Amino acid sequence: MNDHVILRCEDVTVSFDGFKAVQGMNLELKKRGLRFLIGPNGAGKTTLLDAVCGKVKPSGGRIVFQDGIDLARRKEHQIAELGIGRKFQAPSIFPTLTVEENLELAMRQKRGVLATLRTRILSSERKLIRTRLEGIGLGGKGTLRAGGLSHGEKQWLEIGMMLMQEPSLLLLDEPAAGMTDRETDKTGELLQEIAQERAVVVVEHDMEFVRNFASIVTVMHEGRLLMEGTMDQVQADERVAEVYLGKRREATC
Ligand SMILES: Nc1ncnc2c1ncn2[C@@H]1O[C@H](COP(=O)(O)OP(=O)(O)OP(=O)(O)O)[C@@H](O)[C@H]1O
Repeated sequence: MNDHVILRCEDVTVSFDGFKAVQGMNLELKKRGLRFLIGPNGAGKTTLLDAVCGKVKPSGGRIVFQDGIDLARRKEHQIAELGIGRKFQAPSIFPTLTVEENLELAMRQKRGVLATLRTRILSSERKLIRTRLEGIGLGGKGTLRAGGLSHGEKQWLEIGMMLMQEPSLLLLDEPAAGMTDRETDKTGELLQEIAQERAVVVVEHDMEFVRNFASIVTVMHEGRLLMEGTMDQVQADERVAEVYLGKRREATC
């Protein structure tokens, strides 16, 4: 595989009792960068991410990660250990712990049993947590109970927790859903920043969000790749207007 490529889905098919939710999908991701995955409801976006992270098994095709690892042969926890993080729409944080403690826990998962048994946190680890807190816009909120954060802040905390495990590929489902406009913008900026060092894939329905933060957009329709390009190219494409934007317009009329 090309040195700059981290993931390649080759002709991937996922079936549910004979129904092909994803059929012959192709996707290539570079080691760094933010990719938005869009398409009408039922296009197969979530199923594709599920196949990459091992939640569902493809019935056909290959999902090649890094230097030739076929993810279709790996179990979900093994895929996570390889450095693929998946974030679902609802934040899964520990609400009764502080923001810092949440990050600490996430860090220890990475460090293994020995670190988990150690009660004292090293100053280097403390520094890492502080840096991460600043990075996710929660500097100054480290000692607050995570359950008391706003919806947007909880999402950022979860992203921060995933980053503590230093993934090389992050998969996110509608990370800005339910956020205020300001939180949405901050989320876009955060994703752009973290995508400078790793590959990030975002399944998204909010077209304004995509327009503001996407460089390359992949459009799926009926389980297949419809097109790939900049948001301008995607919006100017007649097939996309027909299957996706057209449907949206009808839906909002
Ligand atoms: N576990 C499952 N069993 C059966 N059918 C499923 C399952 N999961 C998804 N599907 C079907 O597969 C198709 C693709 O679903 P998927 O959730 O991947 O689409 P999507 O593009 O993410 O849609 P949305 O934007 O609405 O979330 C849909 O028709 C869905 O009903």
